[in-house]
Amino acid sequence: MSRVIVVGAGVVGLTAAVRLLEAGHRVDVVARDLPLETTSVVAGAVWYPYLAFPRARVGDWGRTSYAVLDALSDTDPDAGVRMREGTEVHRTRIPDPWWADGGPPIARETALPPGYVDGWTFRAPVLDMPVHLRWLVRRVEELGGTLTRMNLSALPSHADVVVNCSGIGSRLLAGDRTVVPIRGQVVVVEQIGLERWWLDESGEHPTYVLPREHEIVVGGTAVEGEWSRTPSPEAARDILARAAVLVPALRGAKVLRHKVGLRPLRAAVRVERQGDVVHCYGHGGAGVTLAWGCAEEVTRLVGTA
Ligand SMILES: Cc1cc2nc3c(=O)[nH]c(=O)nc-3n(C[C@H](O)[C@H](O)[C@H](O)COP(=O)(O)OP(=O)(O)OC[C@H]3O[C@@H](n4cnc5c(N)ncnc54)[C@H](O)[C@@H]3O)c2cc1C
Repeated sequence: MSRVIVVGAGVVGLTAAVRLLEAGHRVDVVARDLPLETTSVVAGAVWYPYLAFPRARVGDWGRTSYAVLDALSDTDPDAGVRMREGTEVHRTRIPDPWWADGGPPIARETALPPGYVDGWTFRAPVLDMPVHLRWLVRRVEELGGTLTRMNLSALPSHADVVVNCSGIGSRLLAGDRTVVPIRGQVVVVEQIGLERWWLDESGEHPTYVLPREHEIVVGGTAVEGEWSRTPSPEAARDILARAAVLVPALRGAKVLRHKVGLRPLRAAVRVERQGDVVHCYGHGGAGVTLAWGCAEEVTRLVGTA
């Protein structure tokens, strides 16, 4: 078994750490931002393969993650995962989504909000990310791993294998300028008795309403190349107006907070071994959707040490 250093404490790094520990490796996680300071904590977060490529691998990783999250929702109430039915809506008629083949069963929806003519309903894991990330940290520690804050200027060299899960930080740590930020803003509002999720990803910006137990995440925006993590009041107003078309009852819901994250987009998610480094970054808008599938692939790649 190897001594592994995982760089990055977002959903991708922590999930990889859990699987590596379960496989018997010694694992230390190091990260500049601790889990509740990462992009991952900003995610809505619904299982949905949005802005991640290529489709064949994303489809495989997504199916694996769906199965793990579905099981977790049954077996571990502390994991912050709940299976919820919801609807993706469209303003034009369109064929089944590419991920439907082998993915969760979808049903065409006829009860649509005004302005929409097509849509499909399916069950998906919805995660409360602060809860889920805290649960992942507990799993890492229970399994004997560690988590330490460390701001690196290069990947470490004192381990058998280094697993690079640094998201947008891979521009520096992997010298990879092809990973770019897609800025996303959300508004978190009070829970108003909503059980179903809604998603419209067909516009210039995605619009989504994702219920958690005690609050609702309302999104969103997608702006390529924008680095600012400061929430914009105009964007927040626009998000709430778009979301109220999907769920009119959101009008007047109390706003609890505003959040911004930088999705790490790459032409292809990089899960690849290069010498003693296994890279796992570039998950775009689907890191939560892909984390368990990628963690299993990372574990296979480390296992070949
Ligand atoms: C608004 C918004 C909504 C989203 N909604 C969803 C959704 O519904 N479903 C979904 O699947 N995905 C969603 N996403 C996408 C998802 O959040 C990302 O794909 C995911 O968080 C990427 O995870 P990560 O662990 O790779 O990166 P991050 O969470 O960014 O973690 C990277 C880690 O690397 C560390 N690091 C970076 N550089 C260094 C360095 N130099 N030294 C040490 N450590 C370093 C960081 O400190 C951090 O700990 C959303 C994203 C946003 C912004």
